[in-house]
Amino acid sequence: MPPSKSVTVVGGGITGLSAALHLSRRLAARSGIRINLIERSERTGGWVCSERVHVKDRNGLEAGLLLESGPRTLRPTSNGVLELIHLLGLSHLVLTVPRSAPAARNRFLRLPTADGLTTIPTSLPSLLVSPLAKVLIPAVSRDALQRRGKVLSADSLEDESVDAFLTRHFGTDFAQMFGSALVHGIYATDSRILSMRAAFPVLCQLEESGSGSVVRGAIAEALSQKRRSQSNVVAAAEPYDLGDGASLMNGVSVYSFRDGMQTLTDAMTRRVREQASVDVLQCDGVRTLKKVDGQFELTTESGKRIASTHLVAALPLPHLHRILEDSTSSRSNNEGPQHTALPPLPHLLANPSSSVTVVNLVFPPSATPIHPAGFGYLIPRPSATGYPTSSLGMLGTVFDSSALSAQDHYPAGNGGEGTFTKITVMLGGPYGTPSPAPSSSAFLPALMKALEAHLGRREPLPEPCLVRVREHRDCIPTPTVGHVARMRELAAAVAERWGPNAAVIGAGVGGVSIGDCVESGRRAAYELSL
Ligand SMILES: C=Cc1c2[nH]c(c1C)Cc1[nH]c(c(CCC(=O)O)c1C)Cc1[nH]c(c(C)c1CCC(=O)O)Cc1[nH]c(c(C)c1C=C)C2
Repeated sequence: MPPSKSVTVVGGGITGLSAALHLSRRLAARSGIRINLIERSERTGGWVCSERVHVKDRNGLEAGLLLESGPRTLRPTSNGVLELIHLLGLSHLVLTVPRSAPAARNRFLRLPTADGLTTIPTSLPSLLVSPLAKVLIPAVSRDALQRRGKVLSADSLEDESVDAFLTRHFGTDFAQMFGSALVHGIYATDSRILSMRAAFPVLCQLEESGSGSVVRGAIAEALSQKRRSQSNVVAAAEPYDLGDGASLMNGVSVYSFRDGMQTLTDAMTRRVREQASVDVLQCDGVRTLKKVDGQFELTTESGKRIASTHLVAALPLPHLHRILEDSTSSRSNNEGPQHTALPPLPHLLANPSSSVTVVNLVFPPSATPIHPAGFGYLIPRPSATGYPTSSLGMLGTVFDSSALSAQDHYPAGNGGEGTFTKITVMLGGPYGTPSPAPSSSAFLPALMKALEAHLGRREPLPEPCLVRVREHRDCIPTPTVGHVARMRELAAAVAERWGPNAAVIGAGVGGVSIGDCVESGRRAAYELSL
C-alpha cells in the first residue's frame, strides 16, 4: 500500500507559514493528510519583529511605543496579504496611511552636494522648482526621445544590472542618485549587481511596450488603463478570498497593524497551530534531507526523523545547500539502497545576501520638530566607484512617527505634553559592518553627528531616551544579474531530480517583499500535486 500523503514544510518564516496555512486550508476536507512545519529558531515569522517598549522622558511623560526592526509596512497591492487579513480576522487591527498623508507624499534624498535633505518632487510644479530638475528633466527627455534600441524582452531571459538599465535609459547621474538610493531602500544592496529582470520586471515590460523607452511605455500604459476603465472592462474573476479587504484599502498608500507587523505573523502561526492536521516543530533545525523508500526523510538537530511524501523547502537557499551537503556526507547513506542522498540542486549559492544594522531611536517631545513630516530619506551610493569601508555606512532613515502614530500608546489625559519622535536608521548592506562598530561607545555620537548633518540642524539633537540596535545577518537575498534564468534552471532541476512532490520557494527564489513571500507559499500550497 502506498504511504498516506503528508507534507513537510521546512522554514517558519513568512513563506513557510503561508505554505502551511494554505496547505491546511486546501486539505481541510481530506482527512488523514498531515502537515509538518519545521523552524529552527524559537520564533516564527522570520525577520518580522515588532516590540512595544515603555519610555519615559525627563519630565515624567510616559508612553508605550511600537518599534519595528524588520519590515514595517505593507502595500495594499498584495492580494495574498489582504486575503490573510480576511481569513485571520485582522481587519479591525489594520492601521492605514492615506495616499494624501505627508508620510506617503514627502520623500527625501540625502545628497552629498546639498545641505540637509532634498525633497523628491512628486508633481510637475514641484519638479520645476526642484534642485533635482537638472537631473530629472534631462533624464526623462533622454529616455522619451530614445530611438528603438536594446530591449530586455519578456521572451528572452537576457538581463543586466539595475544600474546599467537605468544608465542606458536615464543617464549616469539619475542611475547613481535615484537608482542606487531606491535599491538601498528595498534590497540594501549595490544597484550595480542587482538583476533588473528580477527586481523591477515592470520596468522591463514598459521598455518593451514603449519600443525601447520606459517613459513612452508608461504613457501608453496609463492611456490604455484609462481606456479600459472608460469602457468598463471588468478584470478577470479574482481567486482570492478577500472579504472586505479590498475596500479597506481605498486611497491607502501603505498599512500595518495596531501592534505592528508581527500581528500578521503571530496570527498566521496561531492559525497553523490550531489545525489538527498540522504539527509545528520549533527550535529544531534540519540536519539531513534524504529519499528513503521513495519518501522524503529529514533528520533534525535533536535527532528526530520525519518522513513525508511531499516537501516544501522555504528556507534561505544557502541553508538548503548546507543541508544537502551534510546529507551527502552523512553516514546514514550507507544504510541500504533505499536510502539515497537527494540529488544536488544548481545555483543555491549563486546570490549573496545583505546584512542590515537597524537602529531605532526615540527622542523626547521637543519644541522644534526633529525631522520634516514624511516617509524618511534614502542615501545614494556615495561615488561612482563604490562603497568606502570603514564608514558608518548609512543607507537611509525612516521617520516612523510620521506614518503610523496610532501604534503608540499614551496615557489618557496626555494633553499638551507633546509626543515622542521615533526614527529608524538603516546601515550596512554594501558598506559591510558599520564603523565605529555598533557595540562601541563611539557609535552613537558618530550616528548623532551624521543625523544632525542630514537633518540640516544647527543645534545638536536632543539625547535620545531609547536606542535599540538590531543586526540582521543576511536578511535580504540579492538577486544578481541572471537570477531569473538561474531560478528557471533550479525549478527544472527540482522537478526533474526531486520529482513533482517537491518545491523550493521563498525570498531567495522569488521576490523579497512580504507580499511576494506570502504569494510564493500560497502558490506552492495549491500547485503541489497532492
Ligand atoms: C531591515 C531593512 C529592510 C530594508 N529593506 C527591506 C527591509 C526589511 C525590505 C523592503 N523594503 C521595502 C520593500 C519593498 C516593499 C514592497 O514593494 O512591497 C522591501 C521588500 C521598501 C521600504 N523601504 C523602507 C521602508 C519603510 C519600506 C516600506 C516597506 C517596509 O516597511 O519595509 C526603508 C528602508 N528599508 C531599508 C533601508 C536601507 C531603508 C531606508 C530608509 C532596507
